Amino acid sequence: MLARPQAPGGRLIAALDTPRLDEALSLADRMGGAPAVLKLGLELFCAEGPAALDALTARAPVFLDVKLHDIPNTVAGAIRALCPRGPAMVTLHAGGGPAMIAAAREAAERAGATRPILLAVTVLTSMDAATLHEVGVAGGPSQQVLRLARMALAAGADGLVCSAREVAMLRDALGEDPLLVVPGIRPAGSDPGDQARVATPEEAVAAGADWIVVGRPITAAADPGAAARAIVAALPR
Ligand SMILES: O=c1ccn([C@@H]2O[C@H](COP(=O)(O)O)[C@@H](O)[C@H]2O)c(=O)[nH]1
Repeated sequence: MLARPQAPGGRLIAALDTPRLDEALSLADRMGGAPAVLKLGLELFCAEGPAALDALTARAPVFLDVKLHDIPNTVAGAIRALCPRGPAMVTLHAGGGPAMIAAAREAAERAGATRPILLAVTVLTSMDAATLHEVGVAGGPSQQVLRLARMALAAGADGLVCSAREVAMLRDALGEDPLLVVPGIRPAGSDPGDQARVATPEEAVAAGADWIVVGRPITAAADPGAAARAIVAALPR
């Protein structure tokens, strides 16, 4: 299993959100080793399929962010299909519930010591309290993140995806054990786009994030390599 990062250089996950594998590989080349982990998300996975996973795992550990959310039997089958391809981390929606998460964990365990880290996505970083209300969730994001986090970890998730705004609260409530992976990261002055719960890379790591996920602030930069290196250089040690 991928080790928890100990130094700033290990904390950056770059999101390669493009529909083309050649572009994703070129981005990875331009960033060199600045991101320790490459994120393969829904856009590239839907466009290029498992070949994208194979090509990226040949270069670096891959965070496969496919946010599985289905009945337990189907999610277990998806995990069994993915494991031989060697993703370092795989996401599933905490909202799928404890039986789905437990089935995913059981399926992953069969891959042995090289099994992927299973991360439960709590409340998407694009959602604020008003959006949560629209989907029928009372209370703010923090309450819902904590409720889903406790359930997901008890069911077998290794860690959580949350926004930087919940990291300190989760560390207080749950301790140092759960891995916390944090998207919605925006270096000071950059465009939030569709993200609602944002923070800078430095704020996220200072609060206790293990990994930060950064997409457009790197991929849309004129020099993605320089953007990635600047983010790592600014992280607290
Ligand atoms: O709650 C979540 C879960 C996953 N993501 C993913 O992270 C990246 C963020 O990209 P940016 O361009 O830096 O906004 C993207 O691939 C999302 O699918 C998230 O943003 N929030």
